[in-house]
Amino acid sequence: MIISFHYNIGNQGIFHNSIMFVKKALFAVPNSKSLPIGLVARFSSATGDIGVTVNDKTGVATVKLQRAPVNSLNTGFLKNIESTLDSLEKEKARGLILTSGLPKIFTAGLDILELYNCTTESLTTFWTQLQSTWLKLHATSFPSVALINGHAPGAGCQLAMSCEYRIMLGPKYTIGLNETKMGIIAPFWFVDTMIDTLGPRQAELALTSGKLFTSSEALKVGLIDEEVGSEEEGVAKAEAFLSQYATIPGTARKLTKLMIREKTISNLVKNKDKDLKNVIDLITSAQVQKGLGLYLQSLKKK
Ligand SMILES: CC/C=C\C/C=C\C/C=C\CC/C=C/CC(=O)SCCNC(=O)CCNC(=O)[C@H](O)C(C)(C)COP(=O)(O)OP(=O)(O)OC[C@H]1O[C@@H](n2cnc3c(N)ncnc32)[C@H](O)[C@@H]1OP(=O)(O)O
Repeated sequence: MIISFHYNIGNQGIFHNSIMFVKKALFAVPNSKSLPIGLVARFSSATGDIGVTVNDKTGVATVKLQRAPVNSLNTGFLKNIESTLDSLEKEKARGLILTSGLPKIFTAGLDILELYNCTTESLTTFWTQLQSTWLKLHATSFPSVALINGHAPGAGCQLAMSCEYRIMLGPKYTIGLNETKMGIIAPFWFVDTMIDTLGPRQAELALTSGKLFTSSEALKVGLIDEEVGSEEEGVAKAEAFLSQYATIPGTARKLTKLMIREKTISNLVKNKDKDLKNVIDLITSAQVQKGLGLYLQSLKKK
């Protein structure tokens, strides 16, 4: 039995409330003992750009990004992702499956409209939110899986790399940090994350060429952990990955993860202002603005 309802992500304690709601509903159903285990609660953000499903049996939350048309990451969307992660932390989620609710696209990366024709002020708000959302995702207490069911260029790849395990739907989609192809440079914390994932040799090759990997290429270099032929298979693999942690004490797991990620996290925490200054200097330059304009045009012309 599946119970669906909408809930406002902005509300405090959504996870607990959703479970309480489900439990109340369960008790209201006659012969509830015969209900299958693994009751599921669903809710979505106030703007509807994020859908969350919580499995009451495993405590695993599936977070679906669904900001049409391409899940591009603008300030509001990043803020909603961060609030969702905060709620899952607060309610002690046991795991996260991050995926897309849109066909063909995991996320198209940063919303280029936030970079093109921006002001220093708007870029500061946007970039500060991006740093903050990424820090939350990279350091979640609960284990995380990216189920990459579509293209994942730029910051889409960065979000996926910040999850602990990556499962990608093959064979049509691509993933990678493609900044150099656009004439821009990946920020140092994107670079750090890619080095952590691929090692320096493969990261250098990938970053300098702005390579977008097919799923089988990504598997070969270790950018993803598994390639699947269907979403159902992907969900089953993600659940299997997360289920291994059911018997591992949470604090030991979390501290180990943070120990391994500490260098990359603290590099950004200590250098947030420097990072922002780099971004403002680069993005507001006339040359980069011209390039971004042409890139946007090329996307629209397709
Ligand atoms: C000294 C200096 C030191 C250090 C440097 C420091 C800092 C560096 C500074 C900044 C770094 C900036 C980092 C950026 C990371 C990024 O994420 S950049 C974005 C990367 N993403 C892309 O390049 C993706 C582009 N999009 C696509 O390739 C395709 O759209 C995609 C494969 C995703 C989907 O294809 P398809 O299904 O065919 O859809 P369309 O192409 O038709 O797109 C539909 C509409 O969506 C619009 N759109 C697509 N992507 C974006 C986007 N990222 N942002 C905004 N809008 C996007 C597209 O234009 C279409 O719009 P339309 O419907 O025509 O109006």
